[in-house]
Amino acid sequence: MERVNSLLSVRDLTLRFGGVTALDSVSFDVDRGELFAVIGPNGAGKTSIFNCLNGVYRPQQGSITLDGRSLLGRPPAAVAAMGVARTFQNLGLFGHLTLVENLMLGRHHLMRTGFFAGMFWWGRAKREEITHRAAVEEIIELLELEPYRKMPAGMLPYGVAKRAELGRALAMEPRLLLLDEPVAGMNLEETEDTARYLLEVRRELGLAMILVEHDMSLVMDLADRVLALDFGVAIATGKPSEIQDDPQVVEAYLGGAR
Ligand SMILES: Nc1ncnc2c1ncn2[C@@H]1O[C@H](COP(=O)(O)OP(=O)(O)OP(=O)(O)O)[C@@H](O)[C@H]1O
Repeated sequence: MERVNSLLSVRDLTLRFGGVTALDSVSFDVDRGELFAVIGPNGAGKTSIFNCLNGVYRPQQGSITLDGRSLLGRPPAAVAAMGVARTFQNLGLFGHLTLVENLMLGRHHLMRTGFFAGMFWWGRAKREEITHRAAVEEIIELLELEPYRKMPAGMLPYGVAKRAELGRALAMEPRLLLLDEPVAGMNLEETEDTARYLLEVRRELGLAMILVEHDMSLVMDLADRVLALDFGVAIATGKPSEIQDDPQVVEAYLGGAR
């Protein structure tokens, strides 16, 4: 059934690698401002969904639309320019650049004046730079990254670097943010901090987010709705409380543990 407030619509998505069906006719919607989680045991197809959404993989069948416009067949840079940003399990920051510079790079596709044009249109480039700096500073404030502004990203403590990575994705001003295991490798305190920042981002920016995460308590705390996958098949979609007690979901996880 079509959802009234749907931003992303995925229908019958099927992705195969040789004999392996990584995604088997998966359908779901993500609403505007919604925090949507994708869960499932190892190899269930979570990363494959992200890779289809951002143009890295080309599914054999199905459709993906963002606000009615198809994302299929577009290269990752074009999908990003349409407003889909992604954070990575392994950090995607440039280690030798400062945090501010990394965030400025996140805005690159929004900049109209290139380097050489900037030499001739100095005034315009300067004004543009000021606008972009202001946007980056707002993100730094939102994520409480002020103390680290000038630090090379490679020197940031792990939890802070993950937050900076979130900041880089936000700097793109996305309409949909894909979060790939945002608390992987974090201790309890860092995990709780991340949850707080994600809720803050949603509250302040009203951004739609898809979260792929193994930490089930985080998913249950944060997500509005959850999609559970098993062997590439969508076995359940619903509120966290509904998913938690779903017999197929319980079996998928216990089956994996056995
Ligand atoms: N590039 C690829 N080539 C071949 N098979 C792949 C490729 N990417 C994924 N697969 C297969 O597709 C299936 C789904 O993998 P995927 O990485 O999407 O699962 P996942 O749920 O993200 O797993 P994990 O939780 O371990 O990260 C697996 O069987 C995997 O081996």
